[in-house]
Amino acid sequence: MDHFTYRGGRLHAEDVPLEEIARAVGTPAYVYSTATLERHYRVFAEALAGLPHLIAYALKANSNQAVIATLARLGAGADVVSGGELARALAAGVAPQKIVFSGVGKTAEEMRAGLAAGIRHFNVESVPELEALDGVAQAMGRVAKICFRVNPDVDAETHEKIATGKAETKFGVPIGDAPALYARAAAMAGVEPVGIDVHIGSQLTGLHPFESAFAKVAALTASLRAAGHAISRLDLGGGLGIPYRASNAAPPLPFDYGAVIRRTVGHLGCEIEIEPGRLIAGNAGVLLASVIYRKRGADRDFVILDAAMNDLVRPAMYDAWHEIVPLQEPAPGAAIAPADVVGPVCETGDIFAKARDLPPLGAGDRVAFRSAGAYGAVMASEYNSRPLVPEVMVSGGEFAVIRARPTLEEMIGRDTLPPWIEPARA
Ligand SMILES: Cc1ncc(COP(=O)(O)O)c(C=O)c1O
Ligand SMILES: N[C@@H](CCCC[NH3+])C(=O)O
Repeated sequence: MDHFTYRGGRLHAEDVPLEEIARAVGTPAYVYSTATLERHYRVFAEALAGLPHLIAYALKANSNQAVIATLARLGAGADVVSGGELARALAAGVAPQKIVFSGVGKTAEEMRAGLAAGIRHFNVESVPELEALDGVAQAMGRVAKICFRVNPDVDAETHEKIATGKAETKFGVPIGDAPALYARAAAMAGVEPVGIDVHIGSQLTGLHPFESAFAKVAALTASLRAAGHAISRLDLGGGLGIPYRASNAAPPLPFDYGAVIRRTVGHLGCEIEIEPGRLIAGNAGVLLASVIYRKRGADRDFVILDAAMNDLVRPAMYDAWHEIVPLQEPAPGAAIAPADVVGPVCETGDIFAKARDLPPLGAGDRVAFRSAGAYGAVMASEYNSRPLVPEVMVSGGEFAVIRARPTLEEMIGRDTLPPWIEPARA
């Protein structure tokens, strides 16, 4: 459920007509709903109610300070994968003891930053990383709490570019190696194994891969405890999918996901941590765009937008589907015809939708891409020297710009000429 609905023929974010925002900040622009963000956080909290748990929001999905701060106020922790995300989480007011640090390539500097902040634990993904963390922690006179991220060799049944739980991916340590790794870590002075971490992929639309992975984690918990390790935390990662396409079957709900957690690992007396990103932020955001031209093609029309793959890369990168809806509700019975929706970037792949059935859209009309709150703005670039898209947050009847569009001067001004180049004077 989200808070983007038609009222009086106009698409609103909560109580604000999106047309009003488009006029105020221009397009393209991302718009987020506070109510949807809050609702999604609460739905997870309800799904895990009664179990000791932490919802560590995966910042990678949307790391705008206003988004993180909205969730932090509700008690969310954070799953971070870089020193940058760590700094963002801390700056937004996430308590350090609610921050977990994931990722296959943490640098010594990032480890130091995490230890200095006093984060909850590191999810360790390899022996070289274990050794590096042990060394860094000892040099600082600290002990780093760790979970090993185990790779359970489970097929998440999602897009291959976002599946992480199969043995051939770069993620985690093979689950079979875990007993030896925990023994090794237990003998180190700079690290203390406290739990197990698993994350098998993103945009999962079925529960059984979670069930298989969590069952393996439960079995591993038992065997590690039998070997004398105090396993008190289970970090089950993120990955629950969202309904991108209205016509597809809806993915499972957090409540049912919570039931899988209870069934598989709920009896172990561990603190349960989850790292949802997409389900919290995805349907809490839209990308607004305007039609620049409508152009006749050989087979069908092209609707050329002012948004492009640099602003929302998911369709180009994963062939992802985003619903594209006009800000002005089409009249009942409006002619629907297929068109290709594209951006202005000089790449054939700069295409948002092929042969999409759409109401008539001409120059100046505005549209919204639904479900663009996660992996949207965070994956944007300035390719073709297109300034990063502004971001706006709505709460009730108010809206605020939470990241302004840089001016062209600001964009160009970030580069500097080396001393051996005299600026050419035209
Ligand atoms: C370690 C880790 N945790 C959490 C997430 C968040 O996943 P999602 O946005 O699918 O919930 C990801 C991304 O897949 C991840 O790699
Ligand atoms: N960026 C991906 C998700 C990656 C998940 C990160 N571990 C997407 O848009 O679907």
